[in-house]
Amino acid sequence: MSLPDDDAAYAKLQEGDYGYLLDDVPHFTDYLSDLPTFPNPLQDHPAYSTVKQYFVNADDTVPEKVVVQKNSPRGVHFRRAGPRQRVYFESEDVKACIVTCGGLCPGLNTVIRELVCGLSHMYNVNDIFGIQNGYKGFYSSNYLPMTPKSVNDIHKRGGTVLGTSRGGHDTKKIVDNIQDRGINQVYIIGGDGTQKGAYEIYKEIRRRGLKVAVAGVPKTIDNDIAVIDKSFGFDSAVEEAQRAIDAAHVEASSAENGIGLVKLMGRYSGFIAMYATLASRDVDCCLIPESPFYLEGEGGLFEYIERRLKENNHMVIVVAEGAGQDLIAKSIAAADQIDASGNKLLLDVGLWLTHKIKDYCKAKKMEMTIKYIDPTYMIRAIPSNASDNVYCTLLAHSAIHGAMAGYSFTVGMVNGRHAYIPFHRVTSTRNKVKITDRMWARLLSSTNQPSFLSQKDIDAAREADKLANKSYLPVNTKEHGENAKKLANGEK
Ligand SMILES: Nc1ncnc2c1ncn2[C@@H]1O[C@H](COP(=O)(O)OP(=O)(O)O)[C@@H](O)[C@H]1O
Ligand SMILES: O=P(O)(O)OC[C@H]1O[C@](O)(COP(=O)(O)O)[C@@H](O)[C@@H]1O
Ligand SMILES: [Mg+2]
Repeated sequence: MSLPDDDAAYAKLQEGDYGYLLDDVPHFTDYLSDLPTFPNPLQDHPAYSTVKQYFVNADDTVPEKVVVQKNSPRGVHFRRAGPRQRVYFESEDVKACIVTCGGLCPGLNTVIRELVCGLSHMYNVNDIFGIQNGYKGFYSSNYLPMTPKSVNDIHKRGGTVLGTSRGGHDTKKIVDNIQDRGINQVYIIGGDGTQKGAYEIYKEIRRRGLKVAVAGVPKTIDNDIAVIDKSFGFDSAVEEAQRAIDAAHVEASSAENGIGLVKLMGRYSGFIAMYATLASRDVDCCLIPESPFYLEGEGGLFEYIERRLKENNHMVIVVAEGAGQDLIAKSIAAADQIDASGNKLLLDVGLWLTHKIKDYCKAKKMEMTIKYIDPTYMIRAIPSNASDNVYCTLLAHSAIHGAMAGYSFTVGMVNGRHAYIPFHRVTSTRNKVKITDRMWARLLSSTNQPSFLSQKDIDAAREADKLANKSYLPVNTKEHGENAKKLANGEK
């Protein structure tokens, strides 16, 4: 897969020595000339001015891949996040707004808080507004003035104080409002759908030649955003999922042939289920969207359940909400439905599995008890834990530094370093559990569950991984395309 023409037109690539490629983010100077710059006010800030080399070097970049061989090309890099010596705004001219879109995720309020406090305390910005209830709030609600005082304790609460929604992305109306109200920094917190929306807003801003920075902060409880190490709130979600798994284990182990079944979030990616299973050690089977499974026959789920109950009298199953959707669709005639953002609505795999397991045991005249626990919305609604709080703070600060420096981007941690990533990189693919990777092997060995995979499935998964590894060839001109291909093939 190469970049669609539209993305290729916006891609900014710079080649260096030994196969180095910078996949850069757009900057005001790409379409506006003669802009004045100003010294970064942080240089006089009592807290920051003492830090040696507080400003990042303008040429610092972060490699996408850190595991290399002796002859590997240096590969794709992203611009390092952080404060620049010179900025493109004077503090009193900044008019910033913040919006949260899509589903909830632990840490949303922390990001909002740190954006407001960071803008105010680091850059002396006073005009900060909250957009209410997602994208539609740009054109249908009042903008809420926000101050460090008004957001002081919001990080202790789950959800988002700004409200969120799906749907409602009308690029023209949104940018009309940004322009009319004189907003010049837009902070957009949301998942893959939201980042696609941010990209559209950026393109329209650029078409109109506006000096407005668009900073995306990726949010997804499912951890399905590409390129970044992990999304904020994921850690908190995995931790909270332990409580449901513990309850399932207590219920299961207190009954004769007891089964505890826990459904966790994960529409296309089973990261929460996988990490919650690995963390718990009480789980006997973990089912995720990336690894197809089957119920009947040799090597199937029913056979495994029967064996496990015989051996241990109880078992715990964790299922990600997106797992087994094809199986359910085969057994229940249900029309495809979508939500306001166009995401496919999932059928309840937990309920379906519960009935299927009950029917199987009844037919086999096996006494059993199954307890189905669906903690999904309870997990999503918690405030973020300590480590996510720190992560949210760093993401917010990196977003602010980038916007002040005139970039438009999605911010994220790449191999432990914060970086500015082009929108198209985080919207064109999805982060998924690789079932040919060591992490999934660790899970299989910790649960001892069947892999449900034939040799053909494994070969297909390996092939898909190879393609995914090679797939991203950033091209904006034919020449770039040829060079990028050479780079991917290890030629100079
Ligand atoms: N392709 C797209 N282009 C523009 N906006 C989009 C696109 N996909 C989704 N959006 C908008 O992004 C917002 C959130 O998307 P959604 O998929 O619900 O959540 P998430 O961002 O968490 O993935 C919605 O307001 C939706 O209208
Ligand atoms: O019921 P809602 O609000 O649509 O949310 C359900 C979905 O939200 C998620 O938690 C995250 O989805 P987004 O990343 O699109 O916000 C999914 O795992 C889940 O399917
Ligand atoms: Mg999404």
